[in-house]
Amino acid sequence: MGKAADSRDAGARLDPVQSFNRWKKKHSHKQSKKKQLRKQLKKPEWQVERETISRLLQSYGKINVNEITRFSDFPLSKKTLKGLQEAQYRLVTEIQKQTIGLALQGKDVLGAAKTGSGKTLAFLVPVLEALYRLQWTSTDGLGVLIISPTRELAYQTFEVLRKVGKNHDFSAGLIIGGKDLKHEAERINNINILVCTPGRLLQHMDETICFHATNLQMLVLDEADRILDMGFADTMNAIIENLPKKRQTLLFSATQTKSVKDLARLSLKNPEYVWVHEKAKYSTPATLEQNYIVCELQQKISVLYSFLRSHLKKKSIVFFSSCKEVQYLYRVFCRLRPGISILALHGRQQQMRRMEVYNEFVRKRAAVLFATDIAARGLDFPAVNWVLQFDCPEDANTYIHRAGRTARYKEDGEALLILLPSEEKGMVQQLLQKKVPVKEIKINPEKLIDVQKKLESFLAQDQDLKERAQRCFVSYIRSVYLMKDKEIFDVNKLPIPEYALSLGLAVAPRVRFLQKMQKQPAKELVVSQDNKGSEPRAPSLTNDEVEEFRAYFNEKMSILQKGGKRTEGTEFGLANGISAEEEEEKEDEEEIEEKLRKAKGYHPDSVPSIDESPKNKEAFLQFLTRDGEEEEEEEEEDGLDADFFTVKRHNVFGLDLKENKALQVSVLPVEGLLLVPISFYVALLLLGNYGKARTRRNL
Ligand SMILES: Nc1ncnc2c1ncn2[C@@H]1O[C@H](COP(=O)(O)OP(=O)(O)OP(=O)(O)O)[C@@H](O)[C@H]1O
Repeated sequence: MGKAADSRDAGARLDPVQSFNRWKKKHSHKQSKKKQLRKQLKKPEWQVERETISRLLQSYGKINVNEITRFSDFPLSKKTLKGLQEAQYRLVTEIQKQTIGLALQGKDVLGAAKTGSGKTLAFLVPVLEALYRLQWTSTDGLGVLIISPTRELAYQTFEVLRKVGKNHDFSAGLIIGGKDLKHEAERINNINILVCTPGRLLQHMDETICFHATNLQMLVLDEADRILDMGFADTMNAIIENLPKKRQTLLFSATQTKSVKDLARLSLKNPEYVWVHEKAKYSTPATLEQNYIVCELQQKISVLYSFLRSHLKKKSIVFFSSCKEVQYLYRVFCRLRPGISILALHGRQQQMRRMEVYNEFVRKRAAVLFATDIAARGLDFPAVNWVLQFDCPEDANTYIHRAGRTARYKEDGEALLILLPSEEKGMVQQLLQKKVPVKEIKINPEKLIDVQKKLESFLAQDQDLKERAQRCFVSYIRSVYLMKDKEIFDVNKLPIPEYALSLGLAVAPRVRFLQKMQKQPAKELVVSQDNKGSEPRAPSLTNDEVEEFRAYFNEKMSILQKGGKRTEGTEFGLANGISAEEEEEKEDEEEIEEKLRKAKGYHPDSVPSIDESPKNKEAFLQFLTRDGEEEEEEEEEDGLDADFFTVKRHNVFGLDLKENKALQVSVLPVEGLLLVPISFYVALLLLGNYGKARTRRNL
């Protein structure tokens, strides 16, 4: 009995299941108590965020620029830092280092730095932080407005914003024009950060009843001077009038111009001026090698073709002065089959096409992009090796921006400027003053492939192409004619018939405004010979007259950009079976004629046609009797690229490679709306083409 009781006691004591269950009960009771206690102690998320924000705010005053090398050295939110890290942005660039702190402190900033130096993040980081600090939500409406001069730049900025801001909760939208204003209007009020072009924004301000910017905290003007140069001065004035006075404004550009200063006066309050490369020896990136060649207008197409043939594995951008040049030469070069894919980007393309081209060129490793100046500013195509300026830029600033599409953020790049003999002196002087180190190089005549005959045969078989060639011709001449700087651009010095021939045109098309100009010299010739015996010279427009034209065109552009209708008087061409482009051409010419008539009192009808003048006939005949061997198109090996470099750099063909001495010594100074709550969803609403908004220079 005693034995049995003992063994029962021991069994009860040692039953492992029972004791485990007992322990488990006790343990889970303890755990749930702990959990409850922790829950009670845990602060709500909003409170934690508030404390973080107040810590950040306290740190703003302690920012020491000299101690900053990484983004994480700035007092930034975890969400922004994570976004930057995920996009592989760790070290700051100079402009970021110098401006982000000031912007965080709430100051207005005017920032200028060389192309490709990282200005986009210099304003996007403060943008994200500004809304984060205020714990902005979609119900707060529009908090930040970022205005870019071109649709492509706006789109690109928006993409960077999406990338670095993806951990934040606010919504971002892209408005760059579209037919369906109503569709955009329904969504615009949910946008916290709006990236846009000025014309479309103003249209919403004018027409979208519920759109307002009363809560706006920050305005960013990217490539500010370009916004003004494109004729958006009135639009900008109107936009700024619609914005609250109490706001922070950031203004960025790669060049400091009068336009930037004007805009700064208009929109900034006691700004901090940050010009990081002010004391730099050169105003262009150190990794950018820059050369120019001088060649006759009629040689330029062959020079370009020869260049492309010897750079088949490179990524290049070629800048032209007008859409119609791009349109024609793009087609012609595709037919010439240089052995590299060619793309075209200009303002007359449908917005969808513009986007496609943009993305295609971003993706390609070797390709050539024919573009107008819509691609000159801000666009960040990766790994561009060459920038060619087929037509002389209107000024040194435009040169800097165009050339800046290569050699971006520590990469190497090369820029080649093609100048006419009449443009060389003035342009090189301007570049010198702007601290741009360009060297003259010569074309290797043995490498020049003459394509004129091929162009002639293309045009003989294709009426549409011929008409494009004619439009290209007129458009180029008009672009020279409208250039402000008459020291560089003199339409009278252009070899008109030779130029027409080089485009494949047997006869130079009639350029009415030119004919009218040419009538004047005849008059002046008599007067001047009688009076002074000085050299006869065709009159060029005075600066005031050119300004008058510009103002007139800007006004017109501004109406178009706001979605204004054409006046009845311009519609006649369509009724006569003239294509829209021809009609525009005619329209432009008529505007110029009208202005000329007013300015100079010309009588257009009595002027002889250019191609009838004896001088032109002679030139035409001379040109035809020249040896014009047509090069056979061969598939060349890529080694040609190196060959071209050798020619250029080592002067192995006994040609001049003279560095501009003066320069060396100089110390002179989608369509549509994209709505993105950054962290959650992407709704891409690509709409149709927004009107015929063009820039004054037919970009
Ligand atoms: N901190 C950084 N670290 C690494 N890459 C950077 C950094 N900042 C910018 N970049 C890269 O440098 C390139 C140029 O930047 P961005 O386009 O902002 O230059 P930008 O100064 O605005 O040029 P532009 O004057 O031509 O508009 C981009 O490819 C960008 O991703």
